[in-house]
Amino acid sequence: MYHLLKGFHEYLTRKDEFSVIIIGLDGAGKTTLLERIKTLYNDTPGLTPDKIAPTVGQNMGKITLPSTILQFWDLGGQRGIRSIWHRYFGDCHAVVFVIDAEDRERLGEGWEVFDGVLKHPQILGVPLLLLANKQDNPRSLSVEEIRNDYEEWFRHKQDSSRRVYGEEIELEQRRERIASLDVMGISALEGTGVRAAIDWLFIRVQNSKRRDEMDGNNR
Ligand SMILES: Nc1nc2c(ncn2[C@@H]2O[C@H](COP(=O)(O)OP(=O)(O)OP(=O)(O)O)[C@@H](O)[C@H]2O)c(=O)[nH]1
Ligand SMILES: [Mg+2]
Repeated sequence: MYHLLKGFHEYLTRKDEFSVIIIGLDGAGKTTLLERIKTLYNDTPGLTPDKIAPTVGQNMGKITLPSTILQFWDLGGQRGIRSIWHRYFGDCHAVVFVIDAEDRERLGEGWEVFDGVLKHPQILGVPLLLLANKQDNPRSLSVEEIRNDYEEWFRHKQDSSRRVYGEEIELEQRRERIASLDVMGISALEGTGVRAAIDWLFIRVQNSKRRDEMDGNNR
């Protein structure tokens, strides 16, 4: 009887665990975001911004939501470290790409890297959220401006690669994904917009294609 009740209790309190990777160029604010998330959702606060150094490798953090655990992997964004990102693509349930909306000079570089991520077959069908960070700075581009800038960059890329055989179909697939892409504005520094981003992730991981695979494996 005890085992029956224990099993029933475990069933009722069971929490599904999902992995979310946080990527983007160095300096975009990924670690500041992860530490802000910890402060907002955990009893033990995350590091304050003055204690955060550039990431060499990865940082990890977990938060508990109703019947769900979100496990975050914040991956270093420096050029040499980006080559490890793909190792996380196969197992993650969602991808968060952080853009520094204040740094206009590096937007093009950011889109180039973002486009490389979108192209990756392993994340096709995985929920993807683009975050325009540093919205506390009045000089930052708004969500609307960030979206337009990316679309313009993409159109330009499409035009210049029309002549390359085979690339057009691939670009068309990406265009569809971009059309349904969600972009949200946040300030990792002040915490604005962060709860809305977590709500988005919470909903989207439950319906993620990879969740079906997970359930299938547990059967
Ligand atoms: N104004 C402002 N500054 C921010 C915000 N988020 C991060 N920063 C600053 O941006 C700089 C880089 O932040 P990090 O969190 O270290 O950036 P990162 O993306 O983790 O960088 P790597 O670890 O090198 O990939 C720091 O000086 C942060 O204080 C924000 O929302 N607003
Ligand atoms: Mg970092």
